[in-house]
Amino acid sequence: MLTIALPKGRIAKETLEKFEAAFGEKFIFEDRKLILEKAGFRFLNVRNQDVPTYVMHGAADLGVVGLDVLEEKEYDLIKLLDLELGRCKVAFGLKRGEELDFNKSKITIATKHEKIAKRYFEEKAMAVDIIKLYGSIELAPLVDLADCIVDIVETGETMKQNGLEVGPTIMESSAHLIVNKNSFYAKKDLILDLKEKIEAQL
Ligand SMILES: Nc1ncnc2c1ncn2[C@@H]1O[C@H](COP(=O)(O)OP(=O)(O)OP(=O)(O)O)[C@@H](O)[C@H]1O
Ligand SMILES: O=P(O)(O)OC[C@H]1O[C@H](OP(=O)(O)OP(=O)(O)O)[C@H](O)[C@@H]1O
Repeated sequence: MLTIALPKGRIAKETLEKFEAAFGEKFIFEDRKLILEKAGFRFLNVRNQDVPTYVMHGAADLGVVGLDVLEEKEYDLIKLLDLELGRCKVAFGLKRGEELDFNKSKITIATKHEKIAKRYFEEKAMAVDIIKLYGSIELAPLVDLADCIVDIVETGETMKQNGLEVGPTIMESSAHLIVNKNSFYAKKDLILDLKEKIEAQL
């Protein structure tokens, strides 16, 4: 049996479609149930940000999560396979017509991706104030909560509709299948078989 933590929403749905194609079974969470057990798999329905936590503690053998979230958590987990889903980038959002002013004494940045933003500026030896938000990040510069933002960009439409321009990219992200190290050694054959079957669906 393999336990797999899936992030609620679109990525979980698309991942389960790949499992259906790979194993010829229908995988659907019933109503409000958070566990789906079928055909040797136990899927857990968890919050996106919590996926690496379940895998790190061994409550799930595997998980599906965006690289951006994994970078934020800084856990020592195995990245088994790029599922090529949820492709996006983590980039700056700047007020239209403004540029990142690296000479300013201190920039204030609003973001959900606190550590990624912090590392970016540490590498440039720049002092920044980071304001952690949990959503609607694009709002922050519009009401002067921050000078700019660091956020997920897919089409760029959210920034555009909120008077922001997409600035420099910090990293590219897509959903990856991640594995707990102990599980990998204890269930290596099962996990490698799963990897091969899912890879065939990409
Ligand atoms: N517009 C998008 N296009 C593609 N991928 C995205 C997009 N928005 C988010 N993602 C990817 O999906 C992941 C989950 O995004 P989402 O915004 O649903 O998470 P969240 O609000 O942080 O989750 P939760 O509130 O459950 O913790 C992101 O970390 C990113 O990897
Ligand atoms: O470039 P786009 O195609 O417009 O997509 C990017 C938007 O998608 C995500 O938001 P989400 O819908 O998850 O909302 P939240 O971050 O406010 O929770 C992200 O935080 C951006 O706001």
